[in-house]
Order: sequence, then structure tokens, then C-alpha cells
Amino acid sequence: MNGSLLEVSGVTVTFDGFRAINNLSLQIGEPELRAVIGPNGAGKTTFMDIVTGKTKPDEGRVLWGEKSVSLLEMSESQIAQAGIGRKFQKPTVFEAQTVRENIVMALRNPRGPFDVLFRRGEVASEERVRGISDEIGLTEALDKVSGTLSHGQKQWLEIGMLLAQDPRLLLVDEPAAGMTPAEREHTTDLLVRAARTRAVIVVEHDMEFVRRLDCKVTVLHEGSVLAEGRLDHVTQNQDVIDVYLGR
Ligand SMILES: Nc1ncnc2c1ncn2[C@@H]1O[C@H](COP(=O)(O)OP(=O)(O)OP(=O)(O)O)[C@@H](O)[C@H]1O
Repeated sequence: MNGSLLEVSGVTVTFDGFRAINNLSLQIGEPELRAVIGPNGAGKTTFMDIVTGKTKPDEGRVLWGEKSVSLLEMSESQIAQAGIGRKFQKPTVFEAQTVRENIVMALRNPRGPFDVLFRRGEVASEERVRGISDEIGLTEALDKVSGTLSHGQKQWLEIGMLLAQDPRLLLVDEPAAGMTPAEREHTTDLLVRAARTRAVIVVEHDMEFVRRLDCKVTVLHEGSVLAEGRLDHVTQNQDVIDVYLGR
């Protein structure tokens, strides 16, 4: 197993007396591709909010990197700077800009939110733009206006913009939602490839999509880890069948 990049231990989050996350512990290696699944309300979004600093837990530890620094004392932007990127469900590419312009902006803005859109004096080399566009399969579309892309292509572009910031950990929220079967397949390939050199956590409802990712799966339920392992292993777990598959 790889060294641990992210270590969550004993984390609890309470909203108005309700435990959304309950003594949650899990570790992510580097590189690693991990799927996090679970029924509605299991705590998947809250988990991502904790890792990215949006929500602070009441208890527990969240440690990052070889120096085991605590993410709990860091702001959202410090966490992003440390190399944790998050892809929300809805694509937020700049629709009026071309694919190339979007990638160039991301390359010019290392690990920051896109608050300074056009910095001068920094060159995003054609080689790096090509590297990203090849990785997401949009090289043919580089000069297209992003607003004209399909839903799937916009999602890939946004993943590419996050990859341009070279995160050590990328959190991806339901990437397959609303995609055609062919788009899903492309998305699977893209995520598998991205996870060869970094940690990627995919939060997903779609079991078929998770199967194709062919990676370790963490099943959340009521804010805790219910089961963990290969998909075949966790789908045979009676607790998982009862709370998730048996719905
Ligand atoms: N800000 C909040 N205030 C109160 N309750 C909250 C808040 N955020 C989340 N919850 C509750 O915490 C629980 C976990 O929510 P969370 O959104 O993390 O689940 P999820 O697994 O992402 O669900 P889904 O699959 O529906 O997105 C839910 O019961 C939710 O209603």
C-alpha cells in the first residue's frame, strides 16, 4: 500500500444535535483511486466539506501529507493551496471562453480560486495546454467556445482545469450524473488515468459507474464507514445489502 496522504480519524460533525458524521475514520493513499458511496444523507457531501475546510468537525483529526499537518486549522483557500482540489457536480467553466482559454486560465492560477482571471507575464506553454487537453480528450475542441460543448465535455474541461493546478488530492462529486453511456466511459478512463499520479476520491451513487472504476470502495452510512474494500466484497456484505442495495 502507498503512504497515507489523507488520514481522517474519529471525526464527528453535529448539525443542531444531529450527527451527520459519526466517528468517521478513513485513509487515502497516494496515488490512489477511491470511490465513496452511500445512500442519501450518509454524509458524503459533509465528508468532502470537512476535507476542503468548509465544515469544521466537533471532534477528530484530519491529517495531510508526509508531515501529517492538521487541515482543521487551515482555511479553505490554504487547503486548496496545499493541493486539495474539488470538482462540484455542476460544471462551472467560463462559457464565453474557448476550451484553450479556460485551460490557460487554470494554468496561470496555481491552486487558487479563479479570482485573478488574467495575470500578465506568465506563460502557459502550448505544451502544457496540450498535455491537459490530451488528458481530458478535448484537443480537437481547443478552439471551441466552451458554452457550445456537451454536458460531458464541460465536465471534462473542468476536471482538466483542476488537473492544471496539479492537485495531490482531487475530490470529484458524482461525475457521471447526466452523462450518456459513452461519456461515462470516457469519464471512467479519465479518472483512472488521473489517479495514477495522485489521489482521486470519487463520490458517486451509480454502482455501475463505480464498478468500472475498479478501485477500493468506502461505503458510508449514517456518517460512518459501513464497509470498505473491493466492490464485489462490499456488495456481499449483509449490512451494505440491507441499508444500500436493498432499498
Ligand atoms: N448544514 C446542515 N444543517 C443541518 N443538517 C445538515 C446540514 N448539512 C447536512 N445535513 C444533514 O446531514 C446528513 C448528511 O448529509 P450529506 O449531505 O453529507 O449526505 P450525502 O451522503 O451527501 O447525501 P446525498 O447523497 O443526498 O447528497 C443529512 O441527514 C443532512 O440532512
